[in-house]
Amino acid sequence: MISKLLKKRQIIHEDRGRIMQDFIDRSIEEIRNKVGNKQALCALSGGVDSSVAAVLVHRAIGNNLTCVFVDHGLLRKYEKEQVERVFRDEFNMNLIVVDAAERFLGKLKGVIDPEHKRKIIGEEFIRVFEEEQKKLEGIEFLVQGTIYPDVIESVKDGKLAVKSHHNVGGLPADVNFELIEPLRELYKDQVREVGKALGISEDIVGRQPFPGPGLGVRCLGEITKEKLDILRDADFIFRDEIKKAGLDKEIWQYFAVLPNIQSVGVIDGERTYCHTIGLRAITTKDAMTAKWYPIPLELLDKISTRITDEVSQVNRVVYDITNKPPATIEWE
Ligand SMILES: Nc1ncnc2c1ncn2[C@@H]1O[C@H](COP(=O)(O)OP(=O)(O)OP(=O)(O)O)[C@@H](O)[C@H]1O
Repeated sequence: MISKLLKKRQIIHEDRGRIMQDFIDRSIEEIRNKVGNKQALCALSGGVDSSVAAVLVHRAIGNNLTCVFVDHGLLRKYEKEQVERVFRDEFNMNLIVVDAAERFLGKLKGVIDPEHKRKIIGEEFIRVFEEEQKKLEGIEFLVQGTIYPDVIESVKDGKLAVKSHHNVGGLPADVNFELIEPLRELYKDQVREVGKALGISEDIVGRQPFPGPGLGVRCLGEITKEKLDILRDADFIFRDEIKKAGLDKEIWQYFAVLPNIQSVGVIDGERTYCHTIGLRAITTKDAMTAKWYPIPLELLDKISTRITDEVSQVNRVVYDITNKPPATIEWE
């Protein structure tokens, strides 16, 4: 009985594999027919959608695809290095990394309103992308990682309401570009399967959601390089321990925030006045509602101790035990 069941499962697995392979083969042919020998550009975030779209298009047109990754200074620790390693070194893709951290931080100086911050980050992203695009010649196509849930915003009066792909702030709606959106008909889990079939590592295809404005929405109050560095280090430790504990697949999203609170502490008998780090971990089905995840206390203790030991400017760690609603998943 069990072997029969296993066999059935195996067949389903093989079928899915075949369906994915068919999808990939068909997409490659369509993209080749559409693009021919012309040039395409892709804004590559290293997130699941744009990564899978980029690798698929690269399979089809090789070096006629150029990817642009913007380091806006609001990335997680080692994120840029990971993108370079995977896409430039492993997949041999044409990758332009734009180091725009100082530029973004300059624009964000003194800004504390969350909406204003988001707007600045979105607008600056468009500007940086447009500048890169102008440096390249003969680009006719823009690759976007639009997926099915991006396409259908709502079904109103029996009609599909289509929205343009949301992103950091909306890429320039440049009429000169023809769009290539090979993942338009897929749900996220199918995109992940296509990614795996294309040989993209679990680190990328299994990546948890990360907001377009990056750590900008997790660094409360004014964003400074010093605060971002503290947040990056604490966030790295948190993610490292969750992964080591084997909880990275069970928890939907987990990250650190820097709430811009300094408080009194004591280290080696000396009084300190340092930052607080907030930890957030949630499970959800659709991100519309979410439940805080009960991380085992011993693990929380280990994470807290590591953060206060290893990140010198932190003397206090708190755990966010709020559901959505009333809270949102992100703090800003
Ligand atoms: N740092 C970045 N560098 C280059 N492109 C980016 C960057 N951040 C976002 N983008 C572009 O904006 C798109 C939308 O970004 P958003 O953060 O909303 O994530 P998303 O819709 O989940 O897509 P993805 O899974 O590709 O990150 C990305 O697919 C990518 O094309």
